Amino acid sequence: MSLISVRGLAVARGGLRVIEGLDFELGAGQAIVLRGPNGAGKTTLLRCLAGLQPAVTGRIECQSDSIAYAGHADGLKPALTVTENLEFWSAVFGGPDIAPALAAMNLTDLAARPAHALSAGQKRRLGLARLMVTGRPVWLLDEPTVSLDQGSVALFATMLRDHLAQGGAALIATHIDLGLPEAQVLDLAPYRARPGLRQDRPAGFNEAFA
Ligand SMILES: Nc1ncnc2c1ncn2[C@@H]1O[C@H](COP(=O)(O)OP(=O)(O)OP(=O)(O)O)[C@@H](O)[C@H]1O
Repeated sequence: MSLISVRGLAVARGGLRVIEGLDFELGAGQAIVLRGPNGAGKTTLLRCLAGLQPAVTGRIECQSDSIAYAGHADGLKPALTVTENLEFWSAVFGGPDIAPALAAMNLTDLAARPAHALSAGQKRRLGLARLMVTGRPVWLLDEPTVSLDQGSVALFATMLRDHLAQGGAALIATHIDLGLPEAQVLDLAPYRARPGLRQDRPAGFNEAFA
């Protein structure tokens, strides 16, 4: 079953097309790793799929409320503790138990610590644990392992594998090897926009959503 279907997609940033002619499907139980050098458009593509900016052209089909997006920012409330952050998101997403998320990213011992007092890697672990309490099947992940040590990358890979085993899916922009041999690779190089193409939307349109 396809959870996201993308056809003829073009996306732009700062008024310039970065990717065009992109087609792919992401199915239940599937992970796709986005590859491409700096500036290839991985973040721009994820932002577009997450609904943070419009496509220039093309079709994106997915179920409503099926996507959870984890971008470069951890999206934490600094004054709230680890537990309170997850409870906040749990309340937003219908109240799932936060204990599995705490355990998955090894946060149980840090449960009472305010988010502002966490290290960068601990903040990132909390940001990723948040995905579990969304209950959403499609995870769009932009450089999810930044600041994580090797052990935490392995924890994250296990969390991801469990998500896939439960029928979830993930599209992941990363420059590192996540240790997920089952993940497919989508290289964005062939979809790099040719320079000088006319924009279908005014330049800068998308930056209202930055
Ligand atoms: N806020 C912005 N305003 C204008 N242009 C931007 C903005 N952010 C990124 N860009 C440009 O858009 C293009 C695509 O950037 P994007 O961040 O999507 O690439 P990326 O593949 O995620 O790169 P990286 O691997 O460095 O994270 C780049 O040429 C970049 O310079």
